[in-house]
Amino acid sequence: MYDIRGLNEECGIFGVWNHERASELTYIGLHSLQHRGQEGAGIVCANGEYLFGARGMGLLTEALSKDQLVSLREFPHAIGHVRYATTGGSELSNVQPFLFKSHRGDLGLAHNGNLVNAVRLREALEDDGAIFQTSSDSEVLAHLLRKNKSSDRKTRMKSALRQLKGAFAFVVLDEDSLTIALDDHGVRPLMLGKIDDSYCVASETCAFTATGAEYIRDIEPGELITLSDDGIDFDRYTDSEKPNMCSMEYIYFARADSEFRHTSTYTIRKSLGKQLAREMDVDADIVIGVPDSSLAAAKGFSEEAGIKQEQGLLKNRYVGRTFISAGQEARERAVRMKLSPVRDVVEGKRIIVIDDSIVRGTTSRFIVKALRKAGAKEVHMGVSSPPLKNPCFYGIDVSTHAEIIASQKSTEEIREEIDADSLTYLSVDAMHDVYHSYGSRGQCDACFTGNYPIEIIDQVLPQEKDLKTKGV
Ligand SMILES: O=P(O)(O)OC[C@H]1O[C@H](OP(=O)(O)OP(=O)(O)O)[C@H](O)[C@@H]1O
Ligand SMILES: NC(=O)CC[C@H](N)C(=O)O
Ligand code: SF4
Ligand SMILES: [Mg+2]
Repeated sequence: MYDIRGLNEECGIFGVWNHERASELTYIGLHSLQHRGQEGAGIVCANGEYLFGARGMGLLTEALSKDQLVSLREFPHAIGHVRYATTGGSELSNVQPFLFKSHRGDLGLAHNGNLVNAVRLREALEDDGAIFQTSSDSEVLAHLLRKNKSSDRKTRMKSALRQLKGAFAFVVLDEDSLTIALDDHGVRPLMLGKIDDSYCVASETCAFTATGAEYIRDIEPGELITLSDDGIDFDRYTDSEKPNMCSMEYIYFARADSEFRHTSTYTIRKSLGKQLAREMDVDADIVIGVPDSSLAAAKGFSEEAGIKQEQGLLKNRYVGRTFISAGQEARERAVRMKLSPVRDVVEGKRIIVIDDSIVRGTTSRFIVKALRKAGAKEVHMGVSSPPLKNPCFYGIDVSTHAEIIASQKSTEEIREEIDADSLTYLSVDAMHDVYHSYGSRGQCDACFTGNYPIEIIDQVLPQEKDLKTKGV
């Protein structure tokens, strides 16, 4: 089964300490994070004596049965995960949270992100006697923790985290604590919340809204937070802090109602659309956003340009997941099934279409053609992000160079290929201006600029890497 999205997500994590409905809250939290990963899901719980978990392939509702949920009910502590694979194939053994048993105690672990030195670390650990159970990058943390001989949990955790390179938001559960860690670049979002008297953690604040939790604050790069019966402990695993939050979270990945530093993604996307309007000198009769993720940018564009926004494209909401074979022809068929123009809205009009990104160009190529066929006089494309040119090594599947149209072609060549009357991308500077205006302290923009903020030590694309076969 393939998801027909042009960009593929990452993962979502949730955790809660000491709540009588811990597993239920985790299930609800994960449900609202489903857009971050649809390949597998799981929950691991703890009760002060041991850990117990359930996981499965597919969407959350498919992955966990009612009986499994009932078996998790009595546990007061829980972590959960929804997965979109970056390193390691899409198979049950790689579905998280992982659960390890040892005479020193049980350990549960869930990760959002991608480690760029997992191959090296794994080889060294294996040479030292470790036997891995999965082909995922995330498992190395468990072995690093187990290998450390210190009797102090936090010392073990800090030392293990310092050896990891890349993007990671981790929740780690043992019998008597839940540890939350974010890498020193803070590439992936991680939020702290509170429900009743219990602390919780989630990839996005939409999980707090769904569970009824209060959103406290964004977790900072390099932070290490421990929840236990002693309360909450705020610390850092490193002094280094180089904020480089993923720009694509704002542009495309996060849910529109999720907040970053107490501003919704919707508002940020609207601002990106406004900035684009300032940089795009084209007159038109109507503005159309590509549903759903680009509607906010189209709204901002429309307000700034003073051109009314219309719903000129309709999305068939049941085509989110379809049985299709891979390949360009199948993708084109899928986009045709997914989007269609509203004829009497577009007929005879000069149109500006706003999309949040162009990856392979399949969506824009189809839209321009379909709008012209429905009678549009002119079709101008505006993209509320800079040209996407490079693959991501930090937890998002944006394909390889060969598949990304802007890494092969100039803007004029892309315009020609998608047959638009004009094509304008948002500039990198304007994008950063928007983020700074909402309190961002630094953003990763490597897929646009090629400036990778974290050295790619393994030098292999995550989606080509399966650590079972070394992948290199
Ligand atoms: O150039 P392409 O390869 O066609 O990819 C670009 C498209 O992919 C994304 O949408 P997607 O279809 O993933 O889903 P959405 O409905 O969530 O916007 C993005 O919003 C663009 O519309
Ligand atoms: N997308 C993610 O965050 C995936 C986490 C981890 N790298 C995996 O592949 O399972
Ligand atoms: S390379 Fe792009 S998708 Fe990857 S973390 Fe950086 S901004 Fe996000
Ligand atoms: Mg889209």
